[in-house]
Amino acid sequence: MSQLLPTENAYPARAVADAEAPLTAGTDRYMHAAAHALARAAVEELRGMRGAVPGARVLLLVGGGHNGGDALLAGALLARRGCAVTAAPAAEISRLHATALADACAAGVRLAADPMAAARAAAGGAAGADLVVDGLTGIGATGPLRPAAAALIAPLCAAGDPGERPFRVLAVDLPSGVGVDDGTLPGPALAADRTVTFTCFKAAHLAPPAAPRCGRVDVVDLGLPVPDAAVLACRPADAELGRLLRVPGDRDHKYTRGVVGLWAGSQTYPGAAVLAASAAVRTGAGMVRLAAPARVVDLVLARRPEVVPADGRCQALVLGPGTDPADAPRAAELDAALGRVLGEAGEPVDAVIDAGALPLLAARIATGGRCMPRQVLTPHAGEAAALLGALGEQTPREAVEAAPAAAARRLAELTGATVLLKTTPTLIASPGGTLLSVDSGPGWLATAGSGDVLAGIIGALLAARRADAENGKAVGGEDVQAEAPARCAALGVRLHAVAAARAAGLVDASPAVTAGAGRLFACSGHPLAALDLTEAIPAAWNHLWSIGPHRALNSPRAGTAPGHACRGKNVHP
Ligand SMILES: NC(=O)C1=CN([C@@H]2O[C@H](COP(=O)(O)OP(=O)(O)OC[C@H]3O[C@@H](n4cnc5c(N)ncnc54)[C@H](O)[C@@H]3O)[C@@H](O)[C@H]2O)[C@@H](O)CC1
Ligand SMILES: [K+]
Repeated sequence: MSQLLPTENAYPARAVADAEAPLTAGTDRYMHAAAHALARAAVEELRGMRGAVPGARVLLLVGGGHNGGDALLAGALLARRGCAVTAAPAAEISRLHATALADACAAGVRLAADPMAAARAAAGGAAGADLVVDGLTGIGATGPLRPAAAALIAPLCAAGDPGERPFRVLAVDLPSGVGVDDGTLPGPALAADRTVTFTCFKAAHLAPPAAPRCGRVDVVDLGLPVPDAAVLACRPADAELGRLLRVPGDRDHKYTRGVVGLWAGSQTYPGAAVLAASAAVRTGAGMVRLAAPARVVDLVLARRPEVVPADGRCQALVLGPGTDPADAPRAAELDAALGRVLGEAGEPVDAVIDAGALPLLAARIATGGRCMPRQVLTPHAGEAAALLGALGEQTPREAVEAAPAAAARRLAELTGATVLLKTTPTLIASPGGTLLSVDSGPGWLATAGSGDVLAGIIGALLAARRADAENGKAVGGEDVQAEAPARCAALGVRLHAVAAARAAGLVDASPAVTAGAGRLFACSGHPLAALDLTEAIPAAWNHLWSIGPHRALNSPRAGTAPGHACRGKNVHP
């Protein structure tokens, strides 16, 4: 029987096909199981959008492989439930999966004589489709969609993005036309509201720009083996990331919880330091130190009196939020701090290297400096392009946006650092490590200052990790430790994302609210300010900490977020 799998790893399409071939050869059993899972998802979507399933209009986009076979068999199941199902083939009828086609026709699926007309009609308003099932290509695809398939999706793409168009799209395995193993978009692809995939993720589900075009992704177990192959990307589960959070015990003090040294803010961007400092405090740092111009220090202290504006022992530094490259004396100080981070005069230091510190880092790498994985770079696509260019690999911003997984991996190789590339979802690459894909939260996060908050969060997590290592509390062997900064960065992204969902009012809202005439609309949330995010971090902390069931066993105070005043209650940093 089919079930949802817990696997979070993406494997290469070839490896998936090779692993399943011995079982799928000569039988349609697994295609039928796939079709059942698809039909279940289709029914949920139809119920969600129109209430009833009988009478719904469904268009199947059908390619010549097994992906098309899945779509035809799912269409047969929907036709038997009273849907009006039309199949629009992108290949000669003789090349469609024969038994699936026979089953579909027997169930009452209508084969469109003019597939283009069927696609245009489906896209067009009142008499259009309620649901489109995209079964053009799956893991057997190579290159951009061929002309016949591309032409079929053109009118449907023109109807708008998910949420804007009058129909929903259910992708079989993945949206046809995406780069299966790298998440690129070599040509047009029809963005899905939901994707039902089989056995495991493929890279396209995790890497942008394809990943956000998959919509909700269900990974369904058909009883086929997960490949024994190198992992292309991984989406760490929140419960797993939450294990990295630690509740302070009776013997903890500020240095065992981690001290963050913040180099942030300038006359031009003073508020960045307030945001990063507030975020580090709220994430549970034992202490936050600040090195900044006097005006910035005053602003921060007015908001966060616990911040210490003096140099001293730190377990992690955050360099660059809101610093001003035009302020030469300050840039020179920041550069000296960067030298300290890279280990020029002693042990290298854990650090977040953000915004204004990134160009300084490029100059240091170009002259022989090298980072370690314990240093986390946090570029957006433009900063990543500039970094790559400064390191001798001219890469326009558009090229980074078109292939961000490759850009993140390359930057990690060139710098030696962990690289957090701000995409949707966020990608985190570390030298020799698995590429992580992390849900980066609602679009409301696209607001000034949210990156400063993220830098502060990750700085506090790195400092806590270093403090734990100093105190012999690091979990796992060398291999785990090598990828630990990447996991810290991933946890930081999730804290940021969950805090954003709360600050935007998305958490306690049901996924959909009823509005007029029985039609359902998604809950949209509302605007947030970056400072709201910092206030929502404790609740996000508590959420991520408490979803791991192991907590009840491991924690000195089960059910309690970091705090000290109020034992036995849920208290937050
Ligand atoms: N083999 C099986 O029993 C199972 C297969 N499964 C399904 O089968 C799919 C893989 O099936 P296949 O290996 O037949 O491959 P696909 O169906 O993914 O693709 C192959 C077909 O697409 C055409 N094609 C390739 N590249 C194209 C392009 N760029 N533009 C347009 N057409 C293109 C090929 O000519 C061929 O007709 C999976 O994605 C999954 O949906 C599932 O049903 C599970 C069981
Ligand atoms: K597909």
